[in-house]
Amino acid sequence: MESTPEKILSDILIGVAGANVTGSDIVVIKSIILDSRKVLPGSFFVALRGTQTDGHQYIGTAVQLGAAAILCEQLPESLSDNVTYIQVPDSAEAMGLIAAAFYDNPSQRLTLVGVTGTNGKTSVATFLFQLFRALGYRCGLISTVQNQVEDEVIPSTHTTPDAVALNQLLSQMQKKNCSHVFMEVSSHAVAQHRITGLHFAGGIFTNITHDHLDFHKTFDNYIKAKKGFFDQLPKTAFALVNLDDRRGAVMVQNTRAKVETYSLQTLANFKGKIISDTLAGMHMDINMQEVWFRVIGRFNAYNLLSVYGAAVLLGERPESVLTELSNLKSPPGRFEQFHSTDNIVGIVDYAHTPDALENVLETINHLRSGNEKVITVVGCGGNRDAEKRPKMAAIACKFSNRVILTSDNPRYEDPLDILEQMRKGVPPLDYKKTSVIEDRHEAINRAYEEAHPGDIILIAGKGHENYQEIKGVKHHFDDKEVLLEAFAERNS
Ligand SMILES: CC(=O)N[C@H]1[C@@H](OP(=O)(O)OP(=O)(O)OC[C@H]2O[C@@H](n3ccc(=O)[nH]c3=O)[C@H](O)[C@@H]2O)O[C@H](CO)[C@@H](O)[C@@H]1O[C@H](C)C(=O)N[C@@H](C)C(=O)N[C@H](CCC(=O)O)C(=O)O
Repeated sequence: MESTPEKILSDILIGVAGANVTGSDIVVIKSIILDSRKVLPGSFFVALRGTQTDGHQYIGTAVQLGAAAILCEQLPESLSDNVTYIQVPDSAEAMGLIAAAFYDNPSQRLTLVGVTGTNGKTSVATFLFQLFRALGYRCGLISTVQNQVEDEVIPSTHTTPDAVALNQLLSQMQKKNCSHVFMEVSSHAVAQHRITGLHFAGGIFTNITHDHLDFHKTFDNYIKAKKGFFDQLPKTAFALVNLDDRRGAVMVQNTRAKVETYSLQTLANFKGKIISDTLAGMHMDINMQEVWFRVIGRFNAYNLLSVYGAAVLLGERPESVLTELSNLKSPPGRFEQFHSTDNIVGIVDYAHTPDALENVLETINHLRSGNEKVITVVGCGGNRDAEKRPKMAAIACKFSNRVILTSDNPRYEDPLDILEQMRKGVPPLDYKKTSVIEDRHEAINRAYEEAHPGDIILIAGKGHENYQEIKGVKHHFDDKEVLLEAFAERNS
């Protein structure tokens, strides 16, 4: 267990603009807490305006539990004598700076690279982590799948943790002598100032398509959030963008960082070309050097190209980078392939957006060598962007010979309602090849029952997740486990 740092309040308020302090700023702060229920004596409670409730209403509870200081946008009506109140224009923004200072600004002593974009964040961050370890560095990873300090795995709750958890994690990585940290930067994180106060050595933009509109409301807001990451980069950092995404150039219009580009289609600092791509591997040309990769698919060509670019920008030798990259395998749940003894290929992929599903299915169709069938098992999550439901069903139909619509984290919604909304996207001509099987276990088994040697089953949407979230409870469920069980049963 990490020892908790203690700080004098005035020392962690340095740099927080417009802070209005009521009470003494010479008090000891033992922890920074965002949830009043977790406040302990000596805590600094941060009142945040959330999506469900307003943290300001819990200031009284925090004081009762012994908070030494309160960060807020609006002072409560009655102030307690033993507590220091810091009023700021934006609690979330101030919290980013305060959290970084509380943990002694660990990002300034690390080479920190952030990856943002709708798809590919996990793969790019994970490939970078694996690559730099292979190149001999001690590394940290902060990702949707898991956080990692060298070999030690720390479960992940968010793609990008809140500012306090994030700085604590970075501090832990720095204390364990990591030199490099690779992290995913979600649009939520930028909008909620989770990364404010961090010092990045570089930022990578993968691509942007419609997603998370339940949170951002409009696509413009979503773009603005992603762009906010590049606006925050310092002059010393690089901003590496995918020129083949039409929003690539916009992302870096206001950045102070050094803009660098990658592309499979046009002239760029890092230019790649796919020479061949099959289930056995991918052959590419990158900046006039040939390389064979174990990971496959056009979307991975983009991922690898950005990883190559970032590594070279961080000062690594191109030849060593390509050698190590050629050995990398897909991260868990990211186009992860499994082969049954009766020659059926199962692919488990996290694709949970229309665009990601289309990419994966296009890749699979590209990799087909003959008349093998593609069977897609897919669902859509509950209490999230409903617009994508019919779109994902339509995409599954367009690119597959057989489609099984099923459940995927229904959360608080009725799974049959979600499936009905998905079904509306099935074109009438595809009714015959589409079934609805609510039970995901049964859906995967059915796909395998119907598959013949050579066929490819895509199980999309959950990737690395090992649970099914139903009415606030996470039940154990793992696509890979179910698929391998089915493989084993038929072939035993
Ligand atoms: C939509 C969203 O981003 N929600 C995050 C947000 O919660 P919220 O705004 O709903 O909080 P709230 O419940 O309204 O509460 C407001 C404040 O009051 C506090 N509170 C509340 C109750 C109480 O009794 N006492 C108290 O102090 C809360 O701690 C909070 O600070 O702030 C919380 C604390 O930081 C986060 O844990 C929570 O993430 C939730 C769990 C979540 O699911 N977030 C997802 C959408 C998310 O962030 N996803 C992105 C990745 C997306 C992707 O690329 O796929 C991510 O980076 O993970």
